[in-house]
Amino acid sequence: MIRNAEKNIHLLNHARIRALDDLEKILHEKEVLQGEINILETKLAETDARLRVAAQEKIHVELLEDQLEKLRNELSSRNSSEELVYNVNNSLPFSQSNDVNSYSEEFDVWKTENISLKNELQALKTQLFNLKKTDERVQILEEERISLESSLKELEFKFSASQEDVSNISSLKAECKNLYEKVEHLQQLLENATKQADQAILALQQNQELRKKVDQLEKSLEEANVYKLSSEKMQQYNELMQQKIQILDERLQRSDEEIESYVQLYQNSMKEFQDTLTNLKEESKKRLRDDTVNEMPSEFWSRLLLMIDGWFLEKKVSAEDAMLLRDMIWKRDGSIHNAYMSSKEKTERETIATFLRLTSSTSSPRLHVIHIAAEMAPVAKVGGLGDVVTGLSKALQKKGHLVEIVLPKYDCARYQLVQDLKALNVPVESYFDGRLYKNKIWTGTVEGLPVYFIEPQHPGNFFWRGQFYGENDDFKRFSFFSRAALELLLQVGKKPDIIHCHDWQTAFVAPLYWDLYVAKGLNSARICFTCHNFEYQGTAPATELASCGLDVYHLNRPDRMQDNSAQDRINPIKGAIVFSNIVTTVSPTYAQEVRSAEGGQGLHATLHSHSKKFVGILNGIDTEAWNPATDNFLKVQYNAYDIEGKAENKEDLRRCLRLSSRDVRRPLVGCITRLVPQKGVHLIRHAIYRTLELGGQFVLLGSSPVPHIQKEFEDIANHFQSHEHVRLILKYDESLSHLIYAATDMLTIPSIFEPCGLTQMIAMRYGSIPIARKTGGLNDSVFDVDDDAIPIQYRNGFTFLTADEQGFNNALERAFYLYKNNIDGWKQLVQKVMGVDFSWESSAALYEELYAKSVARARATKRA
Ligand SMILES: Nc1ncnc2c1ncn2[C@@H]1O[C@H](COP(=O)(O)OP(=O)(O)O)[C@@H](O)[C@H]1O
Repeated sequence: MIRNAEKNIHLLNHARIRALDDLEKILHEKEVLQGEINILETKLAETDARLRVAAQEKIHVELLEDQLEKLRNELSSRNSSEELVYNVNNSLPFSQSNDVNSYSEEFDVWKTENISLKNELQALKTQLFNLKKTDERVQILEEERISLESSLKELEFKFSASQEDVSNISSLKAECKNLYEKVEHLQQLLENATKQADQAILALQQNQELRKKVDQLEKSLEEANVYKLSSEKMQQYNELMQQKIQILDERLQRSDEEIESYVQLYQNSMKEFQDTLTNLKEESKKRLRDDTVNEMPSEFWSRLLLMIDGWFLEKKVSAEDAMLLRDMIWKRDGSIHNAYMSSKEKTERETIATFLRLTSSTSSPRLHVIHIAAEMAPVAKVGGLGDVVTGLSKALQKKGHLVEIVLPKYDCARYQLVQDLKALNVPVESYFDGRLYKNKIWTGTVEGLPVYFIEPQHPGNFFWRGQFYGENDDFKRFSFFSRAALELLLQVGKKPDIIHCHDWQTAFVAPLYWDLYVAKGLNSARICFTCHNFEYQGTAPATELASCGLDVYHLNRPDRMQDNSAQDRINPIKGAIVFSNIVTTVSPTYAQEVRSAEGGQGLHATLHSHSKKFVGILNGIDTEAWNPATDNFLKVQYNAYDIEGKAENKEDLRRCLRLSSRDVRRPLVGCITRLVPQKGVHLIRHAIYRTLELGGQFVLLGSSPVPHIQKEFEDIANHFQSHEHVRLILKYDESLSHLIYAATDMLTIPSIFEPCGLTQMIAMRYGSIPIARKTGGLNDSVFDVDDDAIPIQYRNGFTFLTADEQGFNNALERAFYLYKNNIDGWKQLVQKVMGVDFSWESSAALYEELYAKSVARARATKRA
C-alpha cells in the first residue's frame, strides 16, 4: 500500500511540476501582453494630451481672431478718416465660425488680405517718398523763407534807412505784407506736411505690428492645421488602439480563464496530494499511537481499571460513567490512554474531569438511525405518519446524525419527488412462506434524505395495488416488507445504532430483529418503535406470523405477541411494545390516555408493564414544507408580520371553489381530515350546518376508507353542490390542503381521540385558528383563549371537552363572536398563532436523547 502511495506521490509530483511549468509559461505570456497594453495605454495618454493641446490652440486661434477683428475695425475706422489707409474692412472677410475645418478658407482670405496690406504698405511707402520730397521742398521753402527774411530785414533796413523815401514805403509794405502772407502759407504747408508724415509713420508702425500678428496667425493656423490632421489621424489610431486593446483584453481574459483552470487543476491535484499525504500521515500516526497503545503492558490497563473502580466506590464517578470508562479500557481505547498520559501531572480532581469529558462525548455520539416505515411525506403519505417520518428524519439529520429510510416501492407513490431514483443491479433475497423471494432495491433521495425502496418480486404483487393500505392481505404485505427491510440492512452490511419502526405495518421488525437478525450478525442496533395510533393494531390469526419466519409457538404468548383479547390472534403492536428498547407515542396526553382501560385499545396492560420504556413525545411539523412565506401552492405568500396575503388567498379559494365572495368578512371555516370515526365525523357534519347558521362558509377536504361514511359525505357534498357557502371535496389533495390552510379563518378538529394531530399545528402556522376538542395531542397544542388556567401567552385557539354538538357549538360560537366583534383582537390572535414554534427542533432533541441513552445503556450492559 505504501509503495502504491509512494507511486501516487511520485505521479502527483510530476503532475504538479508540469502544472507549475504551464503556469509559468502562461504567466510570462500574460506579462508580455500586459507590457503591450501598457505601451498602448501610454500612447493613448499621449494622444489624449495632444488632443488637449489642439483644443487649447483652437481657443488661442479664436482669441487671435478676436484680436484681428478688433484691429480690422480699428483700421477700417482709420480708413474712413484718412486716405492713407486702404479699405481693409471690405477686403477682409470675417468668419464667425469656430470650426477648425474652415481654417484653410480663412487662411486664403488672410493671404489675400495680407497681399492687399502689402500693397497698401507699398502705397504708404510711395506716399512717404512723396512726403520726403515735400520735405525737401519745405527745406527749399525754408531756405527761401530764410533768404526772404534776410531780404526782408535788408528791406526793413533799407526802409528805416530811407524813411524819407516815403514814396517807396507803401509798395515796400505791400510787398512785405505779401511776403508775410506767403511765409504764413508756407508755414501752414509745413505743419500739414509734418502731421501727415507723423501719421504715415504711425500707420507704418501699426502695419508692421499687424504684419507680425498676421504672420503669427499664419503660423498658428498652420500648426492648427497640422494638429487637425494629426488629431484626425489620432482618432483613427485611437480607434485602432481601442480595438487592439479589446482584442488583447479578450486574450487576456481567455488566458486568465486558462490560468484559472490550470490553477484549479493544480489545486485539485495538490488537494488530492495533500489528502493522500494527510491520510498517510494520519494512518502512520494512528499506527504509531495504536502501537504505543497496544504496547502498553497489561499492568497499565489493570491499573486504570482499578483506578476507575476506586473512583466509583468513593462515589467520585457515577455507575454509568464508570461503566463507560471500563468499556474504553477493555477496548484499549487510545483516547483513554492519552487522557491518562496527559493527566500525569494533574490532581485527582483534574484527572477525573478529563476522564469524564471522554464519557460525555460518548454519551451524545453521532448516531446512525434507520427508519423502516410504510409512509414518508410527500412521496408516500396517507396521514400524519408520513409527515412524522420525514420531519423527524430531517431534524435528526440537521443535528448531524446519519438517517436513512426504508420504504415499500408502492406503485402509487409520487416518484417524481424522488431525486436520482435508480434500481440497484443486485436483488436482495428475503424469506417468506418457506422460500426466498427476490426484492428489487431502488435508491433515491427525498427531501435530502437517503431512501431505499423495496420492490418484492412476489407473485402477490404486494405493492402494486393502487393504494397504500386497506388490502385484505395487509398483514402479509407488511410482514413481508419488514423482513425484507432487515434483510437489506444485513446484506448491505449496515451497522445502525437505532432501527426505528412505526405503527403496526413495520412493528414486525422488533421481534424479527431479536429473534432472527441478531444471530445473523445485524446486531449493532437498538429498536425504537413509535405508535402513531393505537387504534390500528394489525391483529391477525397467529398462524399468519409464520410466513415471515417468526416462531408462532414461541411468540403467541400473553407476554409476547398474543393479542390481549384473542388468544389465537397475534398483535404486531403488542409485539413491538414487548420487543423494542424504546416505545414512544406521539403526544404526552395520548401516552397518558392509552395507559387507561378506556383509551388503551386493549393494550393498556401491556403498556403498563412496559411503562419504563414508554414515553409520549409531541410531534412537530416540517416548518420548511409548511411555510406560508414560501409556499408555492399559494396564490400569495404571507407571514405573521404581513397577513394581508391571507385575505387574498381566501378570495382566491372562494373563486376556485365557486363560493360567494360578496362578504369579505364572512368567516371561512375549514376541515382537512381522514373521515374516520376517530375524527368525530358526526361533529364534522354538524359543524357544516352550524357554520351556515352562524353566517359562515365551510370547506371540507377529506376522504374516507369507510364506505358508509364516504357515502354519507358524498350525499352532503351533492346536497351543497352549488351552494354559495359550502363545499365538500371528498378526496386526498395535497395542494388543495395548502390552499385551505391559507384561506380559512378557522379549522375544526372535533376528534373523539387524537394521538397527536398535525392539522391544528399546520392551521396555526397558516393563521387559521383551531377549534379543537381537548384530547390527546390537541390537548398538548391547542389552548383556549378564554381559559384563565393557561398563561395568556400560550392561548391560541378554541377548545371544548365533551364530544357533543353543544360542546362544539360553544367553541365555534365564541370563535365567531371574536371574529365578528373584535377585528383587531382576531388579527392579533392570528399573528400570535403564526408565531408559535411547532418545529421538530425540540421534539427531535427528545428522540435524540432517548436514542443516545438507549445506545449507552446497551454498551454498558454488553460490558457487564
Ligand atoms: N384529504 C386530504 N387531502 C390532503 N391532505 C390531507 C387530507 N386528509 C388529511 N391530510 C393531511 O394528512 C395529515 C393528517 O395528519 P394528522 O392530523 O396527524 O391525522 P392522521 O394522521 O390521523 O390522519 C395532515 O398533513 C393533513 O394535511
